[in-house]
Amino acid sequence: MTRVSVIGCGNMGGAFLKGLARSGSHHLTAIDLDPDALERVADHATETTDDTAAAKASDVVILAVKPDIAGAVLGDLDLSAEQTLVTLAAGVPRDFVAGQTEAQVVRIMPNLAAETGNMAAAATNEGLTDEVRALLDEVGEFVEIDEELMDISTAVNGSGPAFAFYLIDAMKQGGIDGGLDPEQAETLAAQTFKGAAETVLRDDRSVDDLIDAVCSPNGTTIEGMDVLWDSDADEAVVDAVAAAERRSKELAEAFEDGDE
Ligand SMILES: NC(=O)C1=CN([C@@H]2O[C@H](COP(=O)(O)OP(=O)(O)OC[C@H]3O[C@@H](n4cnc5c(N)ncnc54)[C@H](OP(=O)(O)O)[C@@H]3O)[C@@H](O)[C@H]2O)C=CC1
Ligand SMILES: O=C(O)[C@@H]1CCC=N1
Repeated sequence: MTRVSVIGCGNMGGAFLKGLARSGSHHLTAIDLDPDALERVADHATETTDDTAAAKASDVVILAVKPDIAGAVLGDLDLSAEQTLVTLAAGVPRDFVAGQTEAQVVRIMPNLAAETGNMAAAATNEGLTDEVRALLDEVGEFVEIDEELMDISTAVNGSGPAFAFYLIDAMKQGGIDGGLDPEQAETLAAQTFKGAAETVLRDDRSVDDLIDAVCSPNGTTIEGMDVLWDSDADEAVVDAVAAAERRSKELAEAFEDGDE
């Protein structure tokens, strides 16, 4: 059993709590100033409180507040060297956090799929403990990276779910336009993305080979692929990733300038 506190139980903190609660094997303390946020995670936590000091009793503290208030919350935290602080705020440098606490600090970039055990995350080599590795393993997959790659990870796997939701919605709309009921179109589109992702993760073939496997000779898929290959759809996705990466770097610059 690991004693885990989550400070900030909104979208990301809540997803972590729900994911970690699935095993039923941890002591989970949900900390938030907003009673409604605590209410939303109450069924997934061992205890809920608005008292940040409760984090003192945990092995691992997950700081899941917005980047612009991370500094203020850290100022009120009095953690010890035996504890590990996991920071997941976009653009907030690990050193900035480590400079304000006695705890060991690891920076990660998770995503909302922690809730269902399907998170894709990156964690800095620095500060990563086996205890935190085990927690990340429980809620999905993670890679260990140098911190300089955190901005691109933020774009690919942190912001990535939003980009994937957008693409699923476009596929769903195509189904609706063809006459499918919206609910059925959503099921078919979302399950198709889920299945395709699973195939990419488990199959040794390249993405090009997998596309080939779907394209029957003189069949339907190649007609659709020709439309995609002739479009700028791939460039738009690459541009979206680059824009999110750029914003992550901008957020980090504010900390380097000492603005936060
Ligand atoms: N959303 C996502 O998909 C991802 C987010 N992140 C990172 O996670 C962090 C949180 O983002 P997100 O979950 O979207 O934000 P949310 O606004 O959904 O959640 C933040 C929560 O923290 C609460 N809070 C504010 N001040 C305090 C405080 N002093 N003590 C305790 N709780 C407080 C907020 O309450 P109130 O609303 O009343 O202010 C809110 O409930 C960010 O740093 C973001 O970069 C990382 C990866 C993915
Ligand atoms: O949009 C954001 O800033 C956060 C970080 C990654 C996902 N959500």
